Amino acid sequence: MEEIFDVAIIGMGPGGEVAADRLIAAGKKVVVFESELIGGECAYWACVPSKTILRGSELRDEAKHGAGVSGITLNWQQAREYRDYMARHLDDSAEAEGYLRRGAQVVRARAVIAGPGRIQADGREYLTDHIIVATGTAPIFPSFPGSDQITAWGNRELYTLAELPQSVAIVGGSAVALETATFLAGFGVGVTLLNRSRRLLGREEPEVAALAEAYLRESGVDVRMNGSIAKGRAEGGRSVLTLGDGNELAVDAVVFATGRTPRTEGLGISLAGGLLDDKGYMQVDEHCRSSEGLWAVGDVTGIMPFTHVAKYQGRIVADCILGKERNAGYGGIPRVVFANPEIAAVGLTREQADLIDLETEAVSVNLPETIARPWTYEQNPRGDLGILIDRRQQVMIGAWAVAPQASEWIHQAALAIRTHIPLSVLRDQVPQFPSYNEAYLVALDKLEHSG
Ligand SMILES: Cc1cc2nc3c(=O)[nH]c(=O)nc-3n(C[C@H](O)[C@H](O)[C@H](O)COP(=O)(O)OP(=O)(O)OC[C@H]3O[C@@H](n4cnc5c(N)ncnc54)[C@H](O)[C@@H]3O)c2cc1C
Ligand SMILES: NC(=O)c1ccc[n+]([C@@H]2O[C@H](COP(=O)([O-])OP(=O)(O)OC[C@H]3O[C@@H](n4cnc5c(N)ncnc54)[C@H](O)[C@@H]3O)[C@@H](O)[C@H]2O)c1
Repeated sequence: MEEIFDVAIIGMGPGGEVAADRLIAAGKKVVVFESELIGGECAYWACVPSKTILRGSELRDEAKHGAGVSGITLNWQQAREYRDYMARHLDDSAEAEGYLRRGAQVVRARAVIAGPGRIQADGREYLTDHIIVATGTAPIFPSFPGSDQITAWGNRELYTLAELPQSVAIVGGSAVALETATFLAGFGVGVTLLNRSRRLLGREEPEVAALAEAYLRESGVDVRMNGSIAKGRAEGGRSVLTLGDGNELAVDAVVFATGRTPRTEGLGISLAGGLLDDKGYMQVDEHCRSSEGLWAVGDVTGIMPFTHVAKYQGRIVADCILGKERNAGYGGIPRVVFANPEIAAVGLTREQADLIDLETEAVSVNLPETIARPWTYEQNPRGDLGILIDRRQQVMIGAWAVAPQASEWIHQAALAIRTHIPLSVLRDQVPQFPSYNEAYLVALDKLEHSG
């Protein structure tokens, strides 16, 4: 008789892995399909290598700001070796063995859906009660005259670099562009950032964009707003871009940080009753269910494309399949760009709040002017915090911080927003002295229209 699995997971990035781990631990019979490496984009070519390689220049800059510290230098070869170690030298055999040891079946092939509960891969058909799609996204490389002649890098080329270029153009103005610029400029590469609009980080508050731009410029990045590429060509081993304003820019490589597209083409989603939107993202309900027995987690859903969200959705789906029905909620989830200093945000922006007619008040505080921690932390202290409140409900609905360690202390706002902690309770907190967290009290005190 044909073997029937409880759950089949297509794509083993962070979303697929978390779902698999939970389902296997609960005793389910699981088959996983991975066409490249178990661990997905995040582990090998995105979050892990990018954050690892940023740490050195962050430390060096902290040292520049730290009193009585000097002489920190970066060593590309050692940094690269540690990056490669952290990216497992692009070897996932230990991960595959781990799943096999725990009783899952591992199929190293591209899978396609052939119908409800039916998957084809590696010339075989697999039957299953549930299918979880976790196939992630691929980078978008814009096309323009001569785009096929230039040296074009996406995140994979970038985060497996053996040798550093002397100069690059980075196209884009969001997370990948800013982190890449921070990394490369930190290692002394000449970076020109071409942002097609008038500001960076178009989804965040304008103050955040302005601070991000100022810090990037300070680190030596040539930031060009309204920067577009008219055409490109190869010349003497370099890539020459003709920009929209007519100027030419010659660089060793062009990094495209221009967004991503879901890996759903030809996947057979509709054959299992699933729907895709006009960009190819899978449509899911609040349980991350696409249709009966068909689920989706992670970037392929197009909902907050971050690893922590992919992992969260993996937990939601696994629990739903295990009979503990859970709804996914997306309030109070942090968004961090690991630039220098870190750029963190959570909840709504003023623009988003206005769209849903909330009565809001926003305040921002400069940290060195108001609390002690920036001064004990560094000699030339930096940092800003902004919060947004709902005046009627008297709760925080948005926050941002551009400051050292903001990725850590934004979680205080994340919890407040996610759980609707009343402002009166937030005001009654007693944060550690001296810590960046004290800034929240200062910001709350600055509000005019709250009790
Ligand atoms: C440069 C960069 C840096 C980033 N840094 C961060 C960060 O610091 N923090 C953060 O939260 N997010 C970060 N992200 C985003 C993060 O990488 C994604 O949100 C995350 O990887 C999504 O996980 P996922 O499981 O949905 O998909 P993925 O990690 O993309 O994994 C999908 C997997 O599915 C496999 N697959 C696809 N199709 C098939 C098929 N038909 N059959 C079998 N297997 C298939 C793929 O091979 C892949 O392994 C970064 C992204 C980039 C590009
Ligand atoms: N720290 C993190 O959590 C982190 C870090 C890096 C990436 N990510 C995620 O990875 C994904 C990819 O990031 P990203 O920054 O590439 O994508 P994005 O979609 O966030 O931003 C794309 C950028 O490219 C620009 N752009 C798009 N098409 C263009 C074109 N044809 N010409 C010029 N500019 C163009 C856009 O204006 C925007 O600034 C996102 O989902 C992001 O959230 C997360």
